[in-house]
Amino acid sequence: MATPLAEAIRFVRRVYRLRMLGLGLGVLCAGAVLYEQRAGPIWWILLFVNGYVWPHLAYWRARRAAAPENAERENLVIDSAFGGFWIAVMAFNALPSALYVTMLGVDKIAVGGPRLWRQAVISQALATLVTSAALGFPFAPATSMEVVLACLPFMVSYPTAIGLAAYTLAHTVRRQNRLLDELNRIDSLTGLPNRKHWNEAVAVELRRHHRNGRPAALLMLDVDHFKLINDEYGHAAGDTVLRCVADVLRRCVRDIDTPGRFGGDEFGVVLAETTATQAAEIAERIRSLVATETRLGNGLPGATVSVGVATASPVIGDLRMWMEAADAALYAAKHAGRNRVEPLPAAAKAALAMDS
Ligand SMILES: Nc1nc2c(ncn2[C@@H]2O[C@H](COP(=O)(O)OP(=O)(O)OP(=O)(O)O)[C@@H](O)[C@H]2O)c(=O)[nH]1
Repeated sequence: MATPLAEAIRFVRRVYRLRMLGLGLGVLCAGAVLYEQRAGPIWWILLFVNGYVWPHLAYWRARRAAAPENAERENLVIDSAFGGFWIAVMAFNALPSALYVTMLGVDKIAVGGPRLWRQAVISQALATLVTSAALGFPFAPATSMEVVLACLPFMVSYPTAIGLAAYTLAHTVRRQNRLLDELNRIDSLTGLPNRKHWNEAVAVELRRHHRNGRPAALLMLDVDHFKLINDEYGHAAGDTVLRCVADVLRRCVRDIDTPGRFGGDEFGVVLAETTATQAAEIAERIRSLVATETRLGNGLPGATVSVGVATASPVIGDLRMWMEAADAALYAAKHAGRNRVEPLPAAAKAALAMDS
């Protein structure tokens, strides 16, 4: 994901392009009115500076700022003040004035929302008032056909550009939300689904079993004496072991199965379309592969896992019961000496049947 500074610079660049287009074409509107007013060179110089120099100055100012996005918002408010200035200079010529008010309002809403729009409207109104007062409140609202024609490129192109900018912003937000959603579902150390996401997969599988009676199994794994590994070889070595277990899980299961990191050194796998015998075989493959892959001399501390297996059945009414059953099987594996696979003990099975 892009850093906040990179995002801010992208925002500044987007506004820079929008400003060059808007002011570049806006010059035609004000220029046509100045031409009709037979305005002196000072007004033409001001118009040229505002239209063709200010966009680059604004970009430079925002790029150099410690907080580019804030500086760009200030630039946008300054844009509106300039617009207000020209509305007064044009003696409120109806069409270009209305265009300036509309376009300089809509672009603020598109890139900064109602708050930026309010600030922009205030700065524009103040600039109009002060300039008009300084010029003696000139008022000539009639718009000639020449001015209408000069306004057309601005009128047609700028709303399209604003629409595109708004779409790009919305698209970026959607993409970032998707990414955030993904990150919320993945365990950052192992890349496996995290507990919340994995629970959802287990619940889906259990519902499928209840619906159509298809077999399904749950494996619960725990790294043996993981605390000792951490203590003896360091946390980084512990992390490598966890990543290795995750890798083994990915290699040992099919696309329809879902491995996940349950938390700490605990992992789970939900196996679709899998009987108790098949689940025990898969669990054994995982157990044996973890021992081989992490054995001493492989650059790893040497780790083993204990695995509990619990198949779905009508007596397992919900997710919690299935997890507890797999956990009871895991406990049995730990109790029986670790580095082994155990099914749900008969006593626990009987207790489940009584509970249901
Ligand atoms: N390296 C590393 N250690 C972790 C992580 N998350 C949890 N742990 C450690 O994992 C250890 C889990 O230890 P315990 O739950 O006591 O279990 P154990 O030592 O594996 O003992 P048994 O399960 O009885 O074999 C704790 O010391 C945690 O600090 C992690 O992301 N990375």
